Amino acid sequence: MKTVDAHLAEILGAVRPLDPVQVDLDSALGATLAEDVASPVALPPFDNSAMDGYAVRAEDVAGAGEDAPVVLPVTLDVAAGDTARRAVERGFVTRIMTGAPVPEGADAVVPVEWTDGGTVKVAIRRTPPPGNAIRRSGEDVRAGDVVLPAGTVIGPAQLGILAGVGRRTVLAHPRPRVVVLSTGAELVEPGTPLGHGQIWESNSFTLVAAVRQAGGEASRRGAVGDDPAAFSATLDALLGEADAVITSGGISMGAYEPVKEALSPLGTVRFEKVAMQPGMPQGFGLLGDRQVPIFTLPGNPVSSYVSFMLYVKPALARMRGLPAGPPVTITATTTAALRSPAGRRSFLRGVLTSRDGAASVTPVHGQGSHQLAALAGANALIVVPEDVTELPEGADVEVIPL
Ligand SMILES: Nc1nc2c(c(=O)[nH]1)N[C@H]1C(S)=C(S)[C@@H](COP(=O)(O)OP(=O)(O)OC[C@H]3O[C@@H](n4cnc5c(N)ncnc54)[C@H](O)[C@@H]3O)O[C@H]1N2
Ligand code: MOO
Repeated sequence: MKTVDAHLAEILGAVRPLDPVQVDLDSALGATLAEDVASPVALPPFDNSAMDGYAVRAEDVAGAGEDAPVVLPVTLDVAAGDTARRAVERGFVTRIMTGAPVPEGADAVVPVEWTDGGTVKVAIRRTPPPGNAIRRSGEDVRAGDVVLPAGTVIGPAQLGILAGVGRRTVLAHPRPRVVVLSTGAELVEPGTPLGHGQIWESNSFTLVAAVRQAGGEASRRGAVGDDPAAFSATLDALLGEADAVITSGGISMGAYEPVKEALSPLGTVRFEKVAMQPGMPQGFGLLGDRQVPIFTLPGNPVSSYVSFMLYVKPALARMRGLPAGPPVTITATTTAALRSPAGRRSFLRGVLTSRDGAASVTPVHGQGSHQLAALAGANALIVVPEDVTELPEGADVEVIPL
């Protein structure tokens, strides 16, 4: 049987980063920068006030105190957004608001709380240190500084600085558009009545959510039945708008395996058994002129989710232009004995807890690959290597946090 590592290596060898495109800031969340972004100007672009108060020449108010206020005439108001170039003459002050440019000549701002708030003349009751409450130009960024290097994933704060340096679009690897398609004649949409022999379709909801968490843009197609021709027609129709496709179900040894039947003849999608539990049946390949990766995951709900974490998530990282490899593990102590089939790497569902810096993991009850409720109660996968069939309570194990 193919190993887990070999299957992942094959997938990562076939999948490429999406070509960088100009992305508008409005849709750049989750994209990966493909350019170094430098600021064309200093930030802040001008010296400005950090507080509402009065711009002064510090020497004019030296010695001001509660018992000896300094009273000075107020010449004008400078509000945020004032684009005129202002100046403060010796012996005068200007009222100034937070974010407003500091007038020439002023070298400190006195917060309004230190004064009587006068608008014609003002009594100042504390001496500001030089530079008080002034945000200097270039304090955050100097003109020409790279604020975000290529390879940065754009999150909320990164969007902020991109806008803050005046960018409207950036060159970035876009979020991969992933279509999720379930197969199985027994599947009905949640929210509709269930007949005998039917179950509510759940994999597409899990997989769409997992794609979004992995930085992709997911769209969910309702389940197609067990007819390979219908499956092929659906796939053909969606290929143009997908950067990757995930299917679930229809790939094992049954009489009705639409995914396998439709894709095997193409010769570009390989169906194999991978030495893992759950998730033994796997398929992967490339479709059409655009070489769109397709991940045909097993239908059992736990198997499809585990397969996503092991293979699709790293592939999406690569498509996003990010470092890609096997899931990160941490070491934890198992609180119960574990069993695993010989020759297969097991990914048991467990609850990972950490106390005083020591991690422990407890396998959940219900380790069947159909036991979705047990999966929903877990927060980690316990990895048991291929050559291990039993582990005692207290053994150290590697764990993949979910
Ligand atoms: N003779 C053999 N039978 C099976 C083998 C095998 O090697 N030889 N492998 C088993 C393993 S392991 C798995 S996993 C499954 C995988 O089968 P498929 O990928 O073809 O999946 P289906 O048969 O379509 O479905 C399996 C199971 O999962 C339920 N399912 C499917 N899709 C969904 C969905 N979208 N939402 C909720 N539940 C879903 C489906 O009803 C089945 O119960 O094959 C074993 N058999
Ligand atoms: O190995 Mo299958 O993927 O669990 O039941």
